Amino acid sequence: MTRHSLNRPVLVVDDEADIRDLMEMTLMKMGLDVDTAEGVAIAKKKLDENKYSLVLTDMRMPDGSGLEVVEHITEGGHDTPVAVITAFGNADQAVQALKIGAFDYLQKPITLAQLRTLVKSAVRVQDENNRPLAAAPAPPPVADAPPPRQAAAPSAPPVFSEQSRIDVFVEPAADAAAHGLKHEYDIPRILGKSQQIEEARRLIRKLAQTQVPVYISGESGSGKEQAARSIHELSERRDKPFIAVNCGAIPENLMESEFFGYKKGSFTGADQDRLGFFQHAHGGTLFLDEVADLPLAMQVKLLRAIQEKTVRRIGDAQEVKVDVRIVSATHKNLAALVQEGSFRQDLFYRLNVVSLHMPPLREMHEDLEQLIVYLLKKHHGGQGVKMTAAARDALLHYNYPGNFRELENILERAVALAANNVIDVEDLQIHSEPVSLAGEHIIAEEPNAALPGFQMGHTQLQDYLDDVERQILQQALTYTRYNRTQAAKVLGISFRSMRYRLDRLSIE
Ligand SMILES: Nc1ncnc2c1ncn2[C@@H]1O[C@H](COP(=O)(O)OP(=O)(O)OP(=O)(O)O)[C@@H](O)[C@H]1O
Repeated sequence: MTRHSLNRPVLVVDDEADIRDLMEMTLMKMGLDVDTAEGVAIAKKKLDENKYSLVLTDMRMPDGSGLEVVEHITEGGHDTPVAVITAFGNADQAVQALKIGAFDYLQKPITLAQLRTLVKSAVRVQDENNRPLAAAPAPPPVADAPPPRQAAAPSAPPVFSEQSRIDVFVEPAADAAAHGLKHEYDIPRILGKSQQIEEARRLIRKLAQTQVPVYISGESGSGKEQAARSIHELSERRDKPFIAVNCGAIPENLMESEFFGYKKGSFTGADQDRLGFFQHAHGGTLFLDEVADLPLAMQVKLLRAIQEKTVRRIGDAQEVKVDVRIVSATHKNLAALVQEGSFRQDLFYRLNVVSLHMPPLREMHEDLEQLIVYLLKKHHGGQGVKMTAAARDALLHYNYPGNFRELENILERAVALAANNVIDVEDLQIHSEPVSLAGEHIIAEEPNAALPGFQMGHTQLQDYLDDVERQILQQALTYTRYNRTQAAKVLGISFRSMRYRLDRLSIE
């Protein structure tokens, strides 16, 4: 049974229904009772009428600021711990809230791990409040408040860092059961038993029960799309469409019509009405893959559609309501792109209400062997493929910059090359340890964010460029439904050049 010393409800104050729902669900799973308020006035009224164990309040709400809620609690003599939720990068607000009596703050986007840590420190604050005065430690001076916690560092120390007695939190039974095999079957797309992948699956299950926008980060080939599909398949929207859009593959001049659709006759070539991605995804999930590649102009339009929950087709005077859950992903560092100015901050917050990280395969080392056996069986089961010890060793020591996708490709290629169905090390065509020209071993560079999968001293330039070109050509062909003339146009090359490139790279 879950034990905690928060025996009264937690009050969540936020004007956004999605966030209230997510927090309520998460806190309830921790065994806490939850009450909600959608603005400052309602929060104050509820605080006057009821007793709460903890208050979590957003800062910016249409009818006032979270600071007013903090003041109401401290000035009203309530001894309820209150924490504020601030916008990313808004350290001033956080410090101000701490000065007037908040015990901690969270930065958007909130991660579940952060929420858990915060509730644990609230238990500590309550314990301190309930101790005789003489025993209470002095509160930390506000000027020493730690820098704002970043979403990627949920384990950052809480404001009250001294070790005091905390009742132990035990995860509810459903979470513990998630480690059992039975629960693995609900997410068949995502294999692996390592702690990181278990954590990803656990979050996927939770997020599937909410409507909040989810942002999935992770390297190329680490399973971001599989995670997005799993969220959809486990959600109430499972019988409605899942529309995956590769934002990087749509030419800029076609973006608006692709996302929002058009009316017949609205421009040359619009010879019939057409629905956009939003309307196709109505009732279901719209997965914006490679969302970092959206041009700024399109980011504005997308933000508007997501906020208003309406779209207007090109050439149409009418706006149409759409009910779409947004899941987005990119292998790029979206927060860095916001800093750089190439991704809008407001859209970033809107997409990144909760983030999910898919671990790279090299961090799932304990799973590798089973995955290799599984993939060989799955794809080539009937052929009785075997592997030499050297090949097995090379596979287990390789670091897979292209993650699962690369592992699948390596195995597929190896099976094709293997003599007598025995895969040997050269059939893998990998170099498990990059070696310098002088023959010394060199340490693999961190994967380059701008050049995913490229490793200095390891990747051959021509192979890398061919791979990029192959992906672009394939995306253009998929996009134009294999019309080579149109695909050439979309890519801004001549038909001859297209044919030459397809031949050179043996693309059918
Ligand atoms: N945990 C996993 N278990 C099994 N297969 C996986 C897992 N993660 C990824 N894959 C497989 O790897 C391939 C790539 O997965 P996916 O397309 O979801 O990756 P991605 O992160 O979206 O890639 P990109 O960034 O290139 O779009 C797919 O064939 C998928 O089935």
